[in-house]
Amino acid sequence: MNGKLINGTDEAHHKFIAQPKTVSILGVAFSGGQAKGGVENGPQTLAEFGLHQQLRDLDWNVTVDARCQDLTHLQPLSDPDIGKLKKPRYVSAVCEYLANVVEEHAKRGELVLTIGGDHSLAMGTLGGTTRAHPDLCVIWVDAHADINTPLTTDSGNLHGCPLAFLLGLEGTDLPEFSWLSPCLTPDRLVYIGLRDVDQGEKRILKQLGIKAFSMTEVDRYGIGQVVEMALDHVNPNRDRPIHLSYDVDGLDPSVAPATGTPVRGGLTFREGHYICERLHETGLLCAMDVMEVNPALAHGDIHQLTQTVAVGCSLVRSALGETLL
Ligand SMILES: NC(=[NH2+])NCCC[C@H](N)C(=O)O
Ligand SMILES: [Mn+2]
Ligand SMILES: [Mn+2]
Repeated sequence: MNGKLINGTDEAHHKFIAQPKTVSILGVAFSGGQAKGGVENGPQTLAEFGLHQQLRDLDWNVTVDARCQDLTHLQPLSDPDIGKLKKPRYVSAVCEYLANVVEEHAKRGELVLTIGGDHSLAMGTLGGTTRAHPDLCVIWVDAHADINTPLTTDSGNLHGCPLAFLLGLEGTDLPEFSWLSPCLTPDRLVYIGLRDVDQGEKRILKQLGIKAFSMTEVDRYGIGQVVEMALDHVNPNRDRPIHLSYDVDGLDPSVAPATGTPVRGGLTFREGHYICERLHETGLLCAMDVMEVNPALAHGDIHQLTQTVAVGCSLVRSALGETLL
């Protein structure tokens, strides 16, 4: 199917990744898109668990870009709410910086792996990858739709809003976010795993005709068919680069407990990994985000912590070519 098997590594031909295949790892210690502390330590915890070496063991050339490790200097002295939005200038500044770093790596033909941090960072990752790959499509794995606009958000947390900004929806045209021009279209976005979508978000999804496979569809069709249908929708000719934005709360809390907004009834361990395995097989993956791992929310339970961190690492390995045989 995809060439020869070396040490269990399926050598897919990467269509948008230059040889030797290189992954740039950007750990972004940032929690400003939501209220719970600790999610800024996600990147370091995955690194300590051995993520970088695990990817070298899969025959990737690994570049670690430390520029986003500490972005606290970007926090403005004063950052009053804009409408309901919390920390808008800080989130914007961090994402603007991240977008430039991501763009640089993506334009070199590297697979850009961003470890969060909260999901507001997707404005930075997708802001950057879409500059390098203007026709890319997005597969968004999440319990949540993260498509609230400044007008529909209830919490005011920007990790619930990144897609509204990327799509340029009503109310996102704020001077504080002027660096981010709409770079995504509704037909190039598909969700898997949704189960906690706000009323206003449901209306947006309907209005824009955005394809979403909630847990109901995962139950009905099985994850295998869901991923094919998702690909058929956003990538019918299998010729578009794929950006996988993975919120670990897409997984069931029994699989990934250490996260800020867990919702029961999520993807199983295998369903979660299957998505990554299948996307690797396409040879089209050009970027991946692993977001919302919050070590502090393991509440000192070492099992909950290692479980969540280990699953974050194994999702990446699956997306980068680890196979079971
Ligand atoms: N990336 C996340 N975990 N997002 C959760 C968002 C929850 C809720 N919809 C909100 O807008 O606040
Ligand atoms: Mn979520
Ligand atoms: Mn999310």
